[in-house]
Amino acid sequence: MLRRALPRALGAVPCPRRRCHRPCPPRDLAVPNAAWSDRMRRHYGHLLSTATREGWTRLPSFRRAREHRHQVPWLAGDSDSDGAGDTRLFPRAIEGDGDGFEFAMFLNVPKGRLRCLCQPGPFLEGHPGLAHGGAIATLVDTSLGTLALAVAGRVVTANLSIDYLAPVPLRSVLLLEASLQRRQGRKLFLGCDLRDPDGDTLHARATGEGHGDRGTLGTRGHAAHQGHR
Ligand SMILES: CCCCCCCCCCCCCC(=O)SCCNC(=O)CCNC(=O)[C@H](O)C(C)(C)COP(=O)(O)OP(=O)(O)OC[C@H]1O[C@@H](n2cnc3c(N)ncnc32)[C@H](O)[C@@H]1OP(=O)(O)O
Repeated sequence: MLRRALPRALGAVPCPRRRCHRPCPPRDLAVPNAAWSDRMRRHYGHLLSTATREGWTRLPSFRRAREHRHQVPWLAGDSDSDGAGDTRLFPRAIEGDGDGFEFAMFLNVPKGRLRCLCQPGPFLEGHPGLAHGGAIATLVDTSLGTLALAVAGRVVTANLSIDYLAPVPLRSVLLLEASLQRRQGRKLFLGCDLRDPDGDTLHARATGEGHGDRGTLGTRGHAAHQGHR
């Protein structure tokens, strides 16, 4: 029993292969896989190669919130509360590579900015061949939410407003650029643009408001861990 409980406590999950009972380390989903287009790989390579020099950090991304707790503890929250329940982060719930949200985030806490490179897959369809507006909202909320958690700790979305400016074709490549605009007490005001990174098309522009728990805003996020406030 300890053989199964200990690896789970360390963040490992049961091996998905049938008849294999050894736990696997969680898979980082924010790295290229066979479903990433050449454009997605090119932009990822560029963001990665300039990241360190320009003060950005690539965020590893796992399928379950609790799997973040070793590498990105401020994203795991109090996820122990779901015990061994079989949960999925919503944007990682579609399992086939390339079918749902393929994305990689880069974070710059001192500048209060986050970039999310994304390739929306065929299971996110709304109108034929186009991404569903709810899928775009998920991408926006996840990006603004991640930035808010990084700068301020435990925060929930209080408000989200999106202008959908141009349809997003499935399997296209998008770059979301988010920034923290201001803080007012427990409230964070954030904004983002969602663009074609190779062209002029602005697909969406959004603003969001996050509210911190009373007494915890600014005390639990990545920024607090690193001494940026
Ligand atoms: C690479 C890795 C990827 C991994 C991804 C990880 C995913 C991580 C990201 C996941 C991201 C997912 C993120 C998610 O999906 S979070 C899930 C969706 N959000 C929620 O469930 C939030 C539910 N709502 C609440 O909990 C409360 O209502 C909140 C906390 C919002 C307010 O309750 P609170 O107790 O704070 O409010 P108050 O009543 O004392 O009022 C205080 C002030 O606030 C003003 N106010 C109140 N409501 C609103 C409103 N709606 N818009 C604008 N303003 C509002 C109010 O007028 C007052 O203003 P003032 O009079 O002071 O001026």
